[in-house]
This record gives sequence, structure tokens and C-alpha cells, in this order.
Amino acid sequence: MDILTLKLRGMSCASCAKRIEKTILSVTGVSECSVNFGAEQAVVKYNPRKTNLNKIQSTVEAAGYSAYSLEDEDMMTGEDDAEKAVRLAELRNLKIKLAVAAVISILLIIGSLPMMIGVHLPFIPASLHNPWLQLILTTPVQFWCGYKFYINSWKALKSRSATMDTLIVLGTSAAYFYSLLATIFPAFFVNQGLMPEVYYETAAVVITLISLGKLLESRARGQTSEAIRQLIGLQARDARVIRGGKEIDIPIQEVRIDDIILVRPGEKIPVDGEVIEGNSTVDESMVTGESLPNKKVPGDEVIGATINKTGSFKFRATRIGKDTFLAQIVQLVQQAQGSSAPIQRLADQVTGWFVPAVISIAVVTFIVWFSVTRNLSLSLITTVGVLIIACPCALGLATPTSVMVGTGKGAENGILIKDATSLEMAHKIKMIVLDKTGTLTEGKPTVTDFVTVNGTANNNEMKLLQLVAAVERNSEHPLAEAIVNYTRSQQVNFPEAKDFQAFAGSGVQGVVKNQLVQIGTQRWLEELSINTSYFQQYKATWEAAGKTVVWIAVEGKIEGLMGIADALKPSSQDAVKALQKMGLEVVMLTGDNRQTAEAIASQVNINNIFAQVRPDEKVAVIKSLQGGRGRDKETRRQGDKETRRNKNFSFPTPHSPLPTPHSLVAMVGDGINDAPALAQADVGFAIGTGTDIAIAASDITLISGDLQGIVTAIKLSRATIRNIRQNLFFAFIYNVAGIPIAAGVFYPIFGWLLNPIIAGGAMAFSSVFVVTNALRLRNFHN
Ligand SMILES: Nc1ncnc2c1ncn2[C@@H]1O[C@H](COP(=O)(O)OP(=O)(O)OP(=O)(O)O)[C@@H](O)[C@H]1O
Ligand SMILES: [Cu+]
Ligand SMILES: [Mg+2]
Repeated sequence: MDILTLKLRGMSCASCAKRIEKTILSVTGVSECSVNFGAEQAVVKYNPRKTNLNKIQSTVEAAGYSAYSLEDEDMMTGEDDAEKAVRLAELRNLKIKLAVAAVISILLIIGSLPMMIGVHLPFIPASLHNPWLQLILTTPVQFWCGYKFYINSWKALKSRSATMDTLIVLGTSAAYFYSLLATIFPAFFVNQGLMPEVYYETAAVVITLISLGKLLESRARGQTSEAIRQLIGLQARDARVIRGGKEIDIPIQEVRIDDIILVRPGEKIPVDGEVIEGNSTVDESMVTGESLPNKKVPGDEVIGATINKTGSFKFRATRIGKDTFLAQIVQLVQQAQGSSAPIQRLADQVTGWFVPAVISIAVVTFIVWFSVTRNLSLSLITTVGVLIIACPCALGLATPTSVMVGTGKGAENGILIKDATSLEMAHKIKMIVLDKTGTLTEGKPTVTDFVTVNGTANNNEMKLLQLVAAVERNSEHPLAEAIVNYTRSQQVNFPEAKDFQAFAGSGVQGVVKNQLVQIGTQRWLEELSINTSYFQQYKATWEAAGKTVVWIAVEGKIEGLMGIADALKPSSQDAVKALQKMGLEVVMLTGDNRQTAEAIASQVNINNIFAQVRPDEKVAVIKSLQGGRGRDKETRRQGDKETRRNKNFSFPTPHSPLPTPHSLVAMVGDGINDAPALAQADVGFAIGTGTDIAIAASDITLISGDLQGIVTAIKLSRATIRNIRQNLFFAFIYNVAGIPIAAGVFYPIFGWLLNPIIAGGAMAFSSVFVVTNALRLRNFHN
């Protein structure tokens, strides 16, 4: 199965999106397709052996739209020049037509003003009231300015469907042709006992207003994808590479992997790479959202599009083109913007049958009015009003535009939201589970204490350290790294270890110089029946200070104890406080010892702790906090399997009673060993520091390690959902209230009727309102 993202053109409203979706799905070999009207994109899942891009494209074209693939190459350059020229020409054309239509509409309104308000206005020339002149004025508006509506509805008709264009064409044509008959054969109407009234201004003004609405809407919609444009704009244009011993400036597209690139102070770093010479500080805020500049020394990674501050350095390019960190962010945000939120489902269902329903209502309106009143004009006016006001375009725009602005805003703050579903879920979170190491703490532990049973005589201390480091060198656990670094700093060389084994969440073992060395938790060593009744005082003091205590046994006997400290992130305290203030239950989940966990937890004011939880048990903890709920996504199933395999799992008791487990649970982890738990959680936040991010398992990635990002993400989600609700409410109310008024349901009671001109204005501005409201989200800040 391949996945393809298509850029679409020619859609006029949400029912077009539905139609394209159906069209693409009808292609054999396509299994899934979702079209996003706001982003003008389609995501297609297809079997490459049964179909291809060309076939899909030509099917879309046959339905009257155009589609082209978002090629990897263009992704970073945005639309190409030819594409842009076409769009600008179209825009100019639209503006000219609009200007013509507006001038004519004003003349027509002036001409029919005396009739409308029933007063004779001497300064208005009588000729403007002449139906023949009005006919001459209106005809170009109807067929030249309104040409697009005819074309679009004809295309829709050909594939046996109807869109908002159909409604506009039906409504305005009814007004136009009725007036035409009344102009040519007034006698016919008089004979029937009817006034030969004309409604030219209705047709012309409706077309003008809707065109104006479209123009404003497309302009506003252009701004919703501003975040992407800004991201792409961050890219450097060229790079100074060293080739053949010479420094040359080349465009960034020509940079190859392993090129050596020179960066001077104040310059943009062109691509991703690794520093090989020199050092500097780099402002990475545009990508990570983290405001403090980062120090860079040889061996450190640099990210393309970030800005070099103080020093000059050389680096080796490791990722270019679409593989760079920035390109991946752009791609991710684009995908998220194109996805649809569950909250949109209802609106989608409604728009699916909206147009046919409206046409039926219009027909019924006409029949009822005509048979009751025998008044052709009144029947016509109500029918046209229904056709015009009932357009569901605002409904189709309500969610996608807010999602686009919301996800873009996230990216601006260093928060990558995977899809609209995650964005929506985040506002419902009731409980948030924080991993300790690497999430609340820096994840860069250092050995602070080391004691041995036999004291320091005979260099005994260093000999033990040698054994420990020999084993730990084989482990990739952060604690192991701390121990190895400590050993190196003591200038101790260490031998090879044999039979290395790691026990997740417990410790490691290996054979060094024919001795079995075991390093890990007290619990584990006790399980191995090793007497751990030593060092009670040290253990208690270190743990109370929030240090991790690591036990060392050689040949089944305790020989030493290490205290390892991992500093709290500066942001942790405030972030936890903010989360609690938002009404969230904050829980800590860690593999570390209870006392250590408690010490850390008390520093940040967390009361609910799950300690000594093995990595494979974390999924089960999350699941039980969710009330044993299973999840539907594929990744979540993976998590379930994980727990089932672990049959002996007994649920660890939390420190204090937790609230009833039913709420939505979010998990925050460093994204590597916490992956299954992140996938199990309703919303998984991955802490991705630098370029080292595990986006796959999480729903939201915080590019910098700052926990404040969680607060921002939840606030952003809440703001977005509020915005969507406003939009949906407005869009629904507008249609729900507008249709009966236009149909004249209230006419007999209150004398309410909706002039089609007002209906046209309301319809045109409903979508402008929705998009403008979504753009308000751009002002979001936490
Ligand atoms: N390589 C190792 N060397 C020494 N001790 C280890 C090692 N691996 C695990 N341990 C012990 O097992 C405990 C649990 O490890 P685990 O990886 O599950 O959690 P953690 O990284 O300490 O905390 P968190 O769950 O918050 O990330 C550690 O606190 C440590 O005491
Ligand atoms: Cu519409
Ligand atoms: Mg860990």
C-alpha cells in the first residue's frame, strides 16, 4: 500500500470535497481516501500494483477538478512559478469580473430602489427602471461573471451530483429567466392576472456578493497555511562548502551528504549535520521553540535553518533535502493540516446530503406557495431565497480551517501535532502521566556517591569500579553511561566483560575476570537471594535526596553502592503546577525506587506515584488508569499485546488513592523505551530533544525538552476546539434558521420573508466569517 498526498484545485465548497473523495475511491486499487477542503489536499492510500498517480489524476480531472502530487522536491520550495502565475492570473480575472458585477449591481439597485421602498425618487432617471435596460445590464453579470458557477455545476451534473454552484445557478437563473419572460411577454403575465415584475437585481447582486465572498474567503484561507510558508521560509538559500580545498558558495539544493560546510557567526546553518571543528552557540528557537541558545562543540548535531550566533565552525552534512529535520517538520505539519478531526464527522455527513435536500425543499416551497397563493412572484422569491441561503459552505470550512491554524500555531511553538484527532483529544485529557527520567529530570545522570564494603584500602575502590564499568559499558541505559563516564573521569581503564545480560527495569550482569558482577536495584538483588542489609544509612540519605541508588554485587555478595543524581529540569516545577492548575491529575511513573521517586515527586509537588514499574509494565499501568479500555489504533494494539505477554504482572500500588480510572489519560515520555505506553495513552507526548525524536509512537512531539510545551499544547487544543465549536454553531444556526425563514414558514405568522439579496449576502459572508474566526487562533499565546 502506498500513500500519496495530492494537492487539489477547483473545489468550490465542501460538497466538492465529498465528490472528489467518492471519485478517487471509485478507482480500482484505491483503498482509502480523505479529502480536506480547507487544505485543498487529498490523502490517498492505494495499491501501486493496481493503480498509479496518473490514473487517479485523470479520474479527478474527468470529474472536473485537477490534482497534482505534492512531490518531495517541491515540498520545500512550495508551489512552482508556473503554478503561481496561473493562480495570480485567475485571481486578477476574478477581481475584474467582480468589479464589473459590482458596478452593474449598484446601478440595478438604484434603479429598483423606488420600487423597493415604494417612494418616488426624482433624482433617479426613469430609464434605469426600464426592464430592457436592466436585461442588457444583467446578462453579462449572469453569464460572464457567473460563468464559473455554470461550468462547475455542469461538471457536477455530468457526474450526477450537485454542489453549491448548482444551488447558485438554479437560484439566480430562476430569477433571471423569470424576469426575461416578464420582459419579453408582459402581456402573458397580465392575462394571467399577474404583475410582470422583474428581479434582475436579485440575480446580479447575488452573483456579485457570492463572488466577493469567494474572493475574501480564498484570501483568508491563504493565510491559514502561513505557518507552513514561514517554516519553509526559514530555510537557508545557499551553503559555503569546502570542495577540492576551496571554499565555494553553492545553492542548498546542490549540497551533498558528507560535504564539509563552513558557517560563520550570524549565518543560517544550511542543512543538518555534525560539527567537526570549532565551536559556537546556536539559536534553535525557530525549530525547537526553546529560547535559550545551545552550545555546539565538535560531535554535536546542528539543525538546518537554525542560526549560528557567536563562533565559526565546520560541520559535515548528514541530512539534506527532504530528510532534514525542517523538511520533516513541514511534512508532518502538512499532513496534520490535511487530516480531519472527529468533530468534523457530523458536518461532513450533513454536507453529503445537503444539496439534494435543499433542492427538494426549494421545490416543495414553490409548490406549496403557488398552490396556496397563486402568486408566482412570491413563490419564486421564496424558492430562490431557499436555494441561495442553504449553501453549506460555512459548515465545510468550520473545522478544517481551525485545524490548519491550530496545528500551524503548534509548530511555531515547537509542538508537532500528528493529526487533527490528537489535537482534538488533547483538550479532553483529565490525567497526565509523567515519566521521571528524561521527562521531569534532565535525563543526564551523574554519579555523585560511591562507597564500598571493604573501604578504600589496597585501591579496592578503583578495582571494584573497574568491574562495574566493564559490565555497564555494554548497556545503553542512561545510568550505565553515567557510571562509565564517572569511571573514565577517575582514570580507570577497564577490561572486557563476558556473558553480558540486561534485565529491563532491574539491572545488568556480566562476567569480568571470571567473577560474576551484578549491578542493579535492591529489589532485583534480593530476588537473586543476595543479602542487601548493608549501607542502610547511605541508602536512606541518598534516596531522600532524590538520587538513584545502584547496588553492586560480585559473586553474589554486595560489594558497593552508588548514588546517581539526575537534576530536575528547570521547567518541571512550573509546568506541573500549571497542569494542576488547569485541573489535571498529575501522576508520576518510573522504574526507579519508591523513595527516590518520592523525593523527586515532592520537589515538583506530585502526589500520585507509580514507582518500580518495569518498562513492560508501563503499558498496563496506563491501561488500568484508563479503566482497562482497549484502543483501536494499530499502534495501540501493539501495546495490548505487550501486556498480555506479561502474565505475571501484578499491578503496582500507587502512593495514594487515585481518582476513579475513567478519564482520558495522557502520557509523557522520552519516546524511546516508553513507546508502547505512549501508544497506549489517549494522547502520547514524546519529548524529542534535538533531532533525536521518536515521532512514530506519539501523538504530539515536544521538540524541545521543555515540559511547558505540554501546557501550551493542551491550551492550544482547548482554544482550537472552542474555535471549532463557535464555527460549527454559527454554520449550523445560519442554515437551520435561514432555510425556514427563506421558505416563508414564518410569513403567515410574523410576516417574515427573506429577500434573496440578503440571503446571498448572508451566504457569502458566512464562510468569510468562519475563516476569519479561525484566523483569530493565530493570536493564540499561552
Ligand atoms: N544498566 C543499569 N545499571 C544499573 N542499574 C540499572 C540499569 N538498568 C536499570 N537499572 C536499575 O533499574 C531501575 C529501573 O530502570 P528503568 O530503566 O526501568 O527506569 P529509570 O530509567 O530509572 O526511570 P524511568 O522509568 O523514570 O525512566 C533503575 O532505577 C536502576 O536502579
Ligand atoms: Cu456556498
Ligand atoms: Mg527511563
